[in-house]
Amino acid sequence: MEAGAVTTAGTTDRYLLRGVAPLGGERVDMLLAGGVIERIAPEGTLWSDGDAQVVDGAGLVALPGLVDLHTHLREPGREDAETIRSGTRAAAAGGFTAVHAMANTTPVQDTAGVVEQVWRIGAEAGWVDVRPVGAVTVGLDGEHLAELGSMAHSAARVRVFSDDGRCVSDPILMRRALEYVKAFDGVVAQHAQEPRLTEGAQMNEGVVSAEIGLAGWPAVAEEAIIARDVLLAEHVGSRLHVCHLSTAGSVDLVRWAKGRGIDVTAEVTPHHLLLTDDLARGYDPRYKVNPPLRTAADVEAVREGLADGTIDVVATDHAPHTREDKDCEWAAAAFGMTGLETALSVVQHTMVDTGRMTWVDVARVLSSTPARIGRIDTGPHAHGRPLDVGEPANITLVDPSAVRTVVPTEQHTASANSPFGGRELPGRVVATFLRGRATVLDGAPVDGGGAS
Ligand SMILES: NC(=O)N[C@@H](CC(=O)O)C(=O)O
Repeated sequence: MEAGAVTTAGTTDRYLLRGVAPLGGERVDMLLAGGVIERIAPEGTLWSDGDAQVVDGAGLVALPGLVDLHTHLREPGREDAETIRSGTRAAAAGGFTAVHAMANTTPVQDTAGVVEQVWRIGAEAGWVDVRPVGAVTVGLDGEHLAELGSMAHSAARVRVFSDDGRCVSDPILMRRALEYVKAFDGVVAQHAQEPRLTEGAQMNEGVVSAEIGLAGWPAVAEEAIIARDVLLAEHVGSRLHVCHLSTAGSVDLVRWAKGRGIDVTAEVTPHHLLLTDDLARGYDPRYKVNPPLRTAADVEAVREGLADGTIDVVATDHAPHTREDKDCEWAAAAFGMTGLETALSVVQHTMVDTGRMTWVDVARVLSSTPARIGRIDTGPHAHGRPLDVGEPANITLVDPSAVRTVVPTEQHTASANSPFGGRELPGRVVATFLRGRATVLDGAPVDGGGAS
């Protein structure tokens, strides 16, 4: 029988995970009941009295439920590309139990009303906990500070603020935002892109852009903003988060800032851990993304930065787009790639299977640290917590020995713009539990599993 198969029918709120390896450690039996981890005991010592569904966990790694700091769910406004329901179902399939929903929707998530709407629809869908990100500026206009406080104090309890897709390029506005969020322990997540240095840019500026004749986007456009922002964060004593860092120079800057004691965190995407700008040679817009794919030396630097803790988290930047927006010539195509259903596999492939990280490290960069940055690591719905008795049962079971070929049209996201289509990747999410309720079993979303 395949690992992860459910062998006994029982109620849907009690699960016995038999023989799972928490973070690759000693195999144990784990009983989930009442939304929490009720018992953990040596393998083979817990038995279902018939009222729990038994999951065969042989060969599976048990991780705390994954937390994404950077997801584009597109609702409201672009439900043709993704809805909160489809995007969160895809997230559960990818092993996530919480996602931070980016603010560049239509209307923009820049008021308490819009963030509460997104939060509420996410809760009704029930696949993962949706934590809305609030815009820094009104309508992402880069000029007027949005009502950060009212979003923070709304039912959505916003803690992460970002104009992602656009840079908060005005230094005085960035300073004000950094100062303002301190009042509610928030963080500004900056999309580091100096707009004047990237006008018309289509891909990384370098040898490949020169050869194929696409307008280049220099590394310095990212690095100049990061350098400025870490100094601003230091000056006002606030928390800064750097979105989708992509260059070797950016890693150096964050390393320097951390060495100085500046309160900065940074994320890297799965695609920047694996893909390079060489892929642009075919002019296939699947590989068009913001920030752009960089060079092999940059890929090496971000892997090293992730392994040594300079980069704190892996965040997907899941950016679904319709066929109309992607299946066209390069210059006309939208920037962005899907990523929720491949993130864990790409991290296993680039970091675990290469010996650079352990599963304990994976839990840190894909669960506990993103939960801490988003301030969702405490309270009854805590994410990213260790798998201990009494903790919320937010759990992802992974089969690291599985190998699969990515077929974008078979994924659960409503869009097919994965850059990994046709690639063989290791690892398979076998089951996901959100507060003890299975959202994914036997590798498939549980029908009705989203509805609470
Ligand atoms: N990452 C992307 O390439 N696209 C993002 C926004 C952005 O960061 O540009 C999107 O919303 O599509």
